[in-house]
Amino acid sequence: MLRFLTAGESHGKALIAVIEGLPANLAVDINFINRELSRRQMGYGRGGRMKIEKDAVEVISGLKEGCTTGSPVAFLIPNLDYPNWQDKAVEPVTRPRPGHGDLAGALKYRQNDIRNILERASARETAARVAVGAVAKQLLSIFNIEVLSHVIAIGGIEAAIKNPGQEDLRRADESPVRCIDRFAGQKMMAAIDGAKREGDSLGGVFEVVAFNVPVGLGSHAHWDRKLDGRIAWSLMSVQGIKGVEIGLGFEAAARRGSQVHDEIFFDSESRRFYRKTNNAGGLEAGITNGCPLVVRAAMKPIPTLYRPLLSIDIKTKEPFAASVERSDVCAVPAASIVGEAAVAWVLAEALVEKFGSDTVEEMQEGFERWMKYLQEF
Ligand SMILES: Cc1cc2nc3c(=O)[nH]c(=O)nc-3n(C[C@H](O)[C@H](O)[C@H](O)COP(=O)(O)O)c2cc1C
Ligand SMILES: C=C(O[C@@H]1CC(C(=O)O)=C[C@@H](OP(=O)(O)O)[C@H]1O)C(=O)O
Repeated sequence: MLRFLTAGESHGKALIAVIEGLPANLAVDINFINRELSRRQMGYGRGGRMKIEKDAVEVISGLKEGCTTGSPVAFLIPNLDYPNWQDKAVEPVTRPRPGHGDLAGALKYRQNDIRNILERASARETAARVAVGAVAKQLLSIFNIEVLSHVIAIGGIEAAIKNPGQEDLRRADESPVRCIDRFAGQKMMAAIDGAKREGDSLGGVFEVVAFNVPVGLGSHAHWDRKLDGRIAWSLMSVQGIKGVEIGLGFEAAARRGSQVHDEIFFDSESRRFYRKTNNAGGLEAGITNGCPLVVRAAMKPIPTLYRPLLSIDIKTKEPFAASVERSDVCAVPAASIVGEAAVAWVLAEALVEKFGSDTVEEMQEGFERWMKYLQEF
């Protein structure tokens, strides 16, 4: 079983990730992890904090000469903003922001200082998740699986591209909003500028696609083994994500069955069972079907607004209109990198479940046997 935990507050010393259950003998490239961390920091619409941080992991345990040994792997990502807060006289926060975890968290954990909630609710934690996802991606790459993403909408402006290929998606990083439709990307940036000028914020939609996913990951047999549910959970747990759809998703609800289900064909040479369409997004009954996995996630607009929303001070019970020192205006491009990590993690879990978790070698043997069986079925 593969599992991970993160710890750390947004303005504390560091973020920590501990991954347990990785197969031994997996070569882990730290430069790759750090490149993934810097991809998460990029993206048009981010606020001042990203100019302060330069995320990079420090390996604490579990790697010997760059390879896993079967022991838990622990990483630390320092918060470079920490020294700026250390000697600061920090007043308790008593003014909850609508849309953030401030009020619900303070009530639930009986905290009079909202800072004790927001420090952990913050999406700063997603840096740790991206480091974990980068290790998962390296495990997936042994089996030639690649997880990519792009932004398909920001503030209601939609990209015109449907069903992009692997090469198209590899170019998403070239766009500041990670949109491969250049024209729409320009309009998205203008919309972010407009929202910023007006003290407002924007959300959007990103799509994650995993290529070369083998048939047979996940299971139809029980609710908590269904891969569609596990992917939705993983993505939905990312700060700000409010909707997840797989394949056609919500659009399928309005179509007839004949316009939705992917017909099955057979080619005795190489492809064996194959589909000409992928409306299911690579998943049927919670099991991967050999088509690319296509998942979209909708992110709400950032809750911290320069244009204040009405709220109530938890100490005085007086209404107030909040003022803000710093915030992102739009973090959909950054969230799409977190989304890649979320999907890569679930696929790595499913691979380990199917092909064993002691060593990479055993996984490879199991994988090859499986591919041979599929060729003969
Ligand atoms: C990469 C990323 C950056 C974010 N930046 C901010 C931010 O600067 N200010 C803010 O209020 N919320 C930001 N958020 C969103 C909040 O963390 C999130 O809305 C909050 O934790 C409440 O959780 P919920 O939206 O999932 O209900 C960000 C989210 C992500 C994924
Ligand atoms: C620090 C990150 O994102 C932060 C997520 C976040 C929030 O409330 O979620 C609020 C902002 O933090 P601060 O209050 O320090 O400006 C973002 O910068 C990060 O992504 O690394």
